Amino acid sequence: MLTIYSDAHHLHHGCELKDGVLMPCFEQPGRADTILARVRATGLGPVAAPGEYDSVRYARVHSPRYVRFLERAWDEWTAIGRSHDALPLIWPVRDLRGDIEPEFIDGKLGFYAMDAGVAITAGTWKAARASANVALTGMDALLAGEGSAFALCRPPGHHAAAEYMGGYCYLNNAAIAAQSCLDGGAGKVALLDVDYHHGNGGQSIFYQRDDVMFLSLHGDPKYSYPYFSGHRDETGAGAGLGFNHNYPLPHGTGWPAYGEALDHACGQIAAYAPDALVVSLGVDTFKDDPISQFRLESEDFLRLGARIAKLDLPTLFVMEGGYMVDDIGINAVNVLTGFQAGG
Ligand SMILES: NCCCNCCCCCS
Ligand SMILES: [Zn+2]
Repeated sequence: MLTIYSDAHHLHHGCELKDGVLMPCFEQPGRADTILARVRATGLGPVAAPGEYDSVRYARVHSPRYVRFLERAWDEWTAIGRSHDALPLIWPVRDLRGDIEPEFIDGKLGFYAMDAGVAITAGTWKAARASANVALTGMDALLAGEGSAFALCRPPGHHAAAEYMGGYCYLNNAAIAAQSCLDGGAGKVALLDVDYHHGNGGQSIFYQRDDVMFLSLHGDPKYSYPYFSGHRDETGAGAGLGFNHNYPLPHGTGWPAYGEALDHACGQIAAYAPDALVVSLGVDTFKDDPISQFRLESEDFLRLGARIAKLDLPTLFVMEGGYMVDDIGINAVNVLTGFQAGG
């Protein structure tokens, strides 16, 4: 299997406000380095650098003003004499105005964010767009006839929606790739999110559309981040009604129960009969993940990949979360190995 990877991810490692404490972000460079090392150690396949893409490609799923914000935020932050990481500190919640874009950077940071898990640093824009380019290059490989590819994205993207960043995510790499597949001639694409956390960004972007079916298995938002999306009754709207499927699962969920939910989701995808499948591959469902509460074992990730292979679709795996760095390489590559064996 072809892997797409960019060293540019090293340009980004900010802080985060976690559980009330400012600390180095859990979403750290060692994650991608460990996965790359495992890709190489297992001989998964060739590793290629991403191509260059115009930022208009990101604006196929994000608003132009949001993309402009990401591009300029660091300069606007440092222009007023700041040199530390930029973090949002106020958000337009409840009856506060969310219809007028503030002109000052402190207001913009909250206007374009859902939480304080998204620091903007000197290298964030370069890293985020390289990550989106990794996903676009992987999708181009599928469009050129590859049966599958692995977009080793960092930073991740599945919490980023059309106009907001959050949960370590800036550009929604998987959504950008799904849209690119449609722009490349596909009629329908399925986006399956297996990260522990609900893919609120992908859901939001495609919620009113029937040309992308969004499905997510995740920790129940009643007691898992992102808390405010991912319930079972979110089934789409307008033309998208019936094309959004959430599988909230309880803390402690292990393979048998997880596998059943995955089977059901794969049944929905088979019935939808898309031209391609994009998988938001988070492995924070691992039993030892420091910020998540499922109980998958490393061997279960082989089963996960094999089940997805049975769909027999051109498949792009897009790296999302996973924070037990020691095991992230084994767990992520197990999905890909299982996929190759199961196909
Ligand atoms: N106390 C939980 C803090 C969660 N912070 C954001 C998690 C983002 C996961 C992205 S896959
Ligand atoms: Zn996650």
